[in-house]
Amino acid sequence: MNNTVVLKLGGSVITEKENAGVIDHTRLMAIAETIASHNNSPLILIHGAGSCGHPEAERFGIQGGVGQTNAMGIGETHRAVAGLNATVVSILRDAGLDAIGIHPLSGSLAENGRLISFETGHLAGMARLGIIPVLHGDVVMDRTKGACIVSGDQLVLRIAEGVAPCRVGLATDVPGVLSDGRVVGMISRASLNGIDLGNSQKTDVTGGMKGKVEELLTLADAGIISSIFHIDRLLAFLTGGEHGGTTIMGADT
Ligand SMILES: Nc1ncnc2c1ncn2[C@@H]1O[C@H](COP(=O)(O)OP(=O)(O)OP(=O)(O)O)[C@@H](O)[C@H]1O
Ligand SMILES: C=C(C)CCOP(=O)(O)O
Repeated sequence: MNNTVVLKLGGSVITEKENAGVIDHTRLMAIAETIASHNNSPLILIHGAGSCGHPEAERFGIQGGVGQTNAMGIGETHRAVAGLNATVVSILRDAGLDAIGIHPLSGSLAENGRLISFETGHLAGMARLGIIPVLHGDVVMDRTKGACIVSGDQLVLRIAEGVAPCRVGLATDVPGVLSDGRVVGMISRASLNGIDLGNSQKTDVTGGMKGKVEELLTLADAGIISSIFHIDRLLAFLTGGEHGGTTIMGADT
């Protein structure tokens, strides 16, 4: 383990998920300022697509597989989320952060919706130099499905497995995993029963909170703890304070 931090900004945080293509610039500027003022660790950022990708992925039926009839959807979906990434990177750079956008479509390969070829060495190298690689959920070529959607949550899993970070956090628009209206402080595979993990309230092709928890439980199986918290608690997460969210741990912890 090293002192690298892996942080995901949920698509519901940086876009208006109910308004296709609308980016929340004000919130992004506030996030950039918080990171610039308080982050002192090597940082790798991932963000979701929110309303800049999910509508396109749904419209072209990407998750059902890609062939000649919907191949156009690859470019249209990537264009939407790459445009969001360019805005995220620009706002981070305006805040004085050395952010560089990285597109999973360029150079990764999936099989049946799961990444099978995904390099992380260059990300760790950038982070060690004080550069912030900014990746995002993306459409990725797939050996069996033609192409698929790789969520930011799956990228968190693969990046954390590759760089062995000291801290992994996923900021979203809810305080954590909720059960009966209350935040569940800790989740492991043994404690999942009874928690209703559903999809997002808005257009979402990657499984909402259920998909998120599944990826993070796999990460916990590899011995890496992660947390889901509300974006308003970003400062607490960055400084190692109490973020009031949900910690996802391994079965034996
Ligand atoms: N048990 C639950 N606790 C909390 N949120 C839940 C739960 N079940 C379903 N949800 C929904 O999951 C949403 C968060 O998942 P979502 O995938 O939208 O997060 P995100 O990371 O911001 O988006 P993206 O994955 O597109 O980047 C919440 O806004 C809520 O509507
Ligand atoms: C829909 C696309 C293009 C990416 C989805 O990534 P997520 O928003 O992190 O689930």
